[in-house]
Amino acid sequence: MNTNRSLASFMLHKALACYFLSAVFVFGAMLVFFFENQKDIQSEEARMYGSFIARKLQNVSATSLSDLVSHIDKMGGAAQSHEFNIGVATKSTETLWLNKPDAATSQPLREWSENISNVQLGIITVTVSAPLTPVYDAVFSKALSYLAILTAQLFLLWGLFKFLVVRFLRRAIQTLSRDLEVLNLKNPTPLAGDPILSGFSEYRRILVDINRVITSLVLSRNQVEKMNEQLEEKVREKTLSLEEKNETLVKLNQHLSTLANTDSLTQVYNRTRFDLLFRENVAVSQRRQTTLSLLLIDLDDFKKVNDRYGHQIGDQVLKHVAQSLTETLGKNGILARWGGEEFAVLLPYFDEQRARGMAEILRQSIDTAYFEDQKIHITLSVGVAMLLADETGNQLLNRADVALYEAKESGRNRVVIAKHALQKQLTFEDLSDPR
Ligand SMILES: Nc1nc2c(ncn2[C@@H]2O[C@H](COP(=O)(O)OP(=O)(O)OP(=O)(O)O)[C@@H](O)[C@H]2O)c(=O)[nH]1
Repeated sequence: MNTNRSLASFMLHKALACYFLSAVFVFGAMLVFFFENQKDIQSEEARMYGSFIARKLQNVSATSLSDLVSHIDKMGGAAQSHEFNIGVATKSTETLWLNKPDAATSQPLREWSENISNVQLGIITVTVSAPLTPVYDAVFSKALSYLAILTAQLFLLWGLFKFLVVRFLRRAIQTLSRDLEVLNLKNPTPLAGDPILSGFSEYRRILVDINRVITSLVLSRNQVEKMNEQLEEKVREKTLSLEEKNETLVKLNQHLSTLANTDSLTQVYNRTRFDLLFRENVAVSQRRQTTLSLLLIDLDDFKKVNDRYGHQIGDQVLKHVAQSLTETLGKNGILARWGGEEFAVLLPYFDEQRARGMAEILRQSIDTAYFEDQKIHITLSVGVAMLLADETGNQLLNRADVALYEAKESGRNRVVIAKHALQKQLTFEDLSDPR
């Protein structure tokens, strides 16, 4: 079905077709009635004409048919408008029909009169038949005038229907569709429709139905919106609680990571973390061929501190020393508690000389400090070693440790640079045990 068809013009065509069919039926019936009427009139005329001829001929005294014919001729054109038969009964009672209704066998009156000239006339009978041709002509002209009337009516109806009904319908539909177009479901107002058409019950009913649908749409929309809001609220709550949990988890993770990597007493990196950083830095230094130095630091005569002030004070001194070393070192290197009263410092991009300088600064910073209410003074011994070409991390550690040992041996509170070659190679595991 063509969806672009206009409802109004569809109805117009239907209405015109209905009118055409009914008009054809009515006009047909009128034509039949007219035809019958005309036939009756013609028959009556013929009958009257027949009796007129018969009356005239009764008064004529004719001795032969030719004589009769001459009388008929004298009657003039009256005989021309109707077909008529004249029956003449002779004295022998035989009836001769001068003009028969059957066209195939009828003979003109004159020819008969020539042939039967000696016939004695008796009773004369006249029958006149009405020809249908004029009736047909009348009916045809009537039909033509009906057709003209019908055509004119159709055009008139078409114009009127278009002007009144089609315009009306279009207006009804356009008003509705315009109202629906601007309809805002967030803030709906009932459709008012066309003010004139609203007076009709069908139109009002459609409006009521549409408004009912709109109301239920708005209700559903509000419900969906409410559900959406509730859902969003729940999602927000869940997200918040997840974010809180996530934050707690992150903090816990950070705490765990700090615990795993930090020495609990001094809050500097522990041995585990240092081992990892040490291996990474050695690998980077070897790959990029950059300098890397290591300091091994041991507190001098720490046992005496413990013995004199107690283990707890010893702990506090260890904390202060670690804090002081961290501040002095800044971002130049990585400080870790190596174990017991020993610390290690990793110095990326530091060559031997710079490492020695840093070791000296660290040593002096402790040497010039006094801890625990200025009562405790402590010193450091430092072994310095720089990573050599083709040297492993373990070999670097060995050399630094030997240098530290030498610093101790040579009187403590000093910095000793490691020799570049060692006679005895210690393993990494040897150095792992706290001394
Ligand atoms: N308070 C405290 N003392 C510790 C800790 N770890 C190791 N020590 C002590 O550090 C001391 C180390 O003693 P030693 O190995 O003899 O070394 P030292 O006394 O420092 O002598 P040198 O290293 O030769 O100068 C021991 O008394 C250990 O108990 C600790 O965490 N806290």
